[in-house]
Amino acid sequence: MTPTTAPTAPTATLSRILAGQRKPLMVVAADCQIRFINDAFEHVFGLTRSHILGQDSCSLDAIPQDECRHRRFFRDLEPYAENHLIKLGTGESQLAQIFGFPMLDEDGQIYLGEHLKLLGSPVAESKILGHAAATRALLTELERAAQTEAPVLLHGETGSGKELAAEHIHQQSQRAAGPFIVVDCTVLSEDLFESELFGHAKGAFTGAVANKTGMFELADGGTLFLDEIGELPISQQPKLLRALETGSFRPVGATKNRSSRVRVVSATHKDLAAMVKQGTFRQDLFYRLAVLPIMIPPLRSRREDIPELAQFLLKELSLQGLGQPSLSKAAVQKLLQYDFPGNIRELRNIIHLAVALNPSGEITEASIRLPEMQSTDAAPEPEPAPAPDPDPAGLQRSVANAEHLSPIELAEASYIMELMNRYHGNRKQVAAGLSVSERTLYRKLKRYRLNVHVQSPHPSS
Ligand SMILES: Nc1ncnc2c1ncn2[C@@H]1O[C@H](COP(=O)(O)OP(=O)(O)OP(=O)(O)O)[C@@H](O)[C@H]1O
Repeated sequence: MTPTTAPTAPTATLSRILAGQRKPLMVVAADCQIRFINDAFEHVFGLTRSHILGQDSCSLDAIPQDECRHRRFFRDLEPYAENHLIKLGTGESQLAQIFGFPMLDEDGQIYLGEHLKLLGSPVAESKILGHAAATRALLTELERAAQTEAPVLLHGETGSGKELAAEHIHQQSQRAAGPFIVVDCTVLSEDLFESELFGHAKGAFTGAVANKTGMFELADGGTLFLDEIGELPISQQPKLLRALETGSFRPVGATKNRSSRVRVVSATHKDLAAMVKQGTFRQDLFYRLAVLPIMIPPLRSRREDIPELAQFLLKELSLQGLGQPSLSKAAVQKLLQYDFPGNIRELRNIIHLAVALNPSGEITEASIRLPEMQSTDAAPEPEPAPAPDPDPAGLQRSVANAEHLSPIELAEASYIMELMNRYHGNRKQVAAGLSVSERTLYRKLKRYRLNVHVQSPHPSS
């Protein structure tokens, strides 16, 4: 082990003592530059001395703080014990328990010593792609929200990335090592609400053959994501409010209350404030959920992201073994001119359809099928390929309520049918092909009333 030879590093004797320590250790000088790390630090964090010595120590934090703890330390000289997400050499981040303490070297120079212990598991880099101004502003808002424990209400159009944003808040928060539990309020009927959210005791009702832990409890120490909160029946809203206010709840049929320390993030595409005025959403619950409201911008207001997102989606498909598709310039231009009312999910569906129409080689403008193109004769015929059933009558037969669907919904329903045929109705594979959870697939099949038999998955799956 060779201690650093940087001019302002701790003296050689001190460095030798520190090098022998078995716990990961970092030494920071008063200018907040990293002056020393030991072997254990290199090994555990996957960061080499040549890479980080001399760097700003605050840059190791995955979530930039308003005032980095190192600067605060050199102001107050107070030891500390805190948890922070630290960037690893792999590009991932991981929660670390950090003890900071003052150190004095033989020359009377003050340093900050930090012992670090990794907690939980590594967190992947953000999956939120895009560099448009609106996307960057959104990321800043999400990261600010991640630094607090306040309830967040995400508002945005369908398919704009609300669930991804909720996951991002969780992953960047101090709760990253805890669970992220999704509650889909569209499937929580009045009957199901209490037992799904709060659990039930064995024998509480017919069919309650065993004790069941509710999602509120499953999310203990982590984040509870209430998706489509605007769909929650008003009769159930006081029960949710009570649990949020007190952190305690009683499983159906149980005799004792239980408690859970959850952080709540909810999402809706509806105007909840208007619902409060109409009396269909409780005002007290609204204020409890919307402490930090965040608007997810629609894709049309961050068009610069479209090429990057499209490339990412193509790469995903090639990783699934669907050839090495690429996009022609004209195809990208066509995407850039479209408004995407179904947002990123619609972009995904359009790209999937284009790849299905042209499984190998370059995707041309003609393979990019936009809803308005489908209703005109202007679009050139796509290349012959193993295409989905283009017969509208066939689709009408499969989709029970086709006449009530918008062109976008019809395109999505058509694509789901194509996947159903391709994977012989295997729900898991269809959901993977559509890049949605089985729960979301189930919701879509119900919404489009597709004539295929599916079992309801567990709402949190
Ligand atoms: N910025 C982004 N970068 C990469 N992928 C994204 C981004 N935003 C959304 N997606 C992808 O788009 C799809 C839709 O996102 P998501 O399910 O989070 O939207 P949503 O707003 O929750 O939808 P809904 O309103 O239907 O519940 C997902 O496959 C998601 O991974």
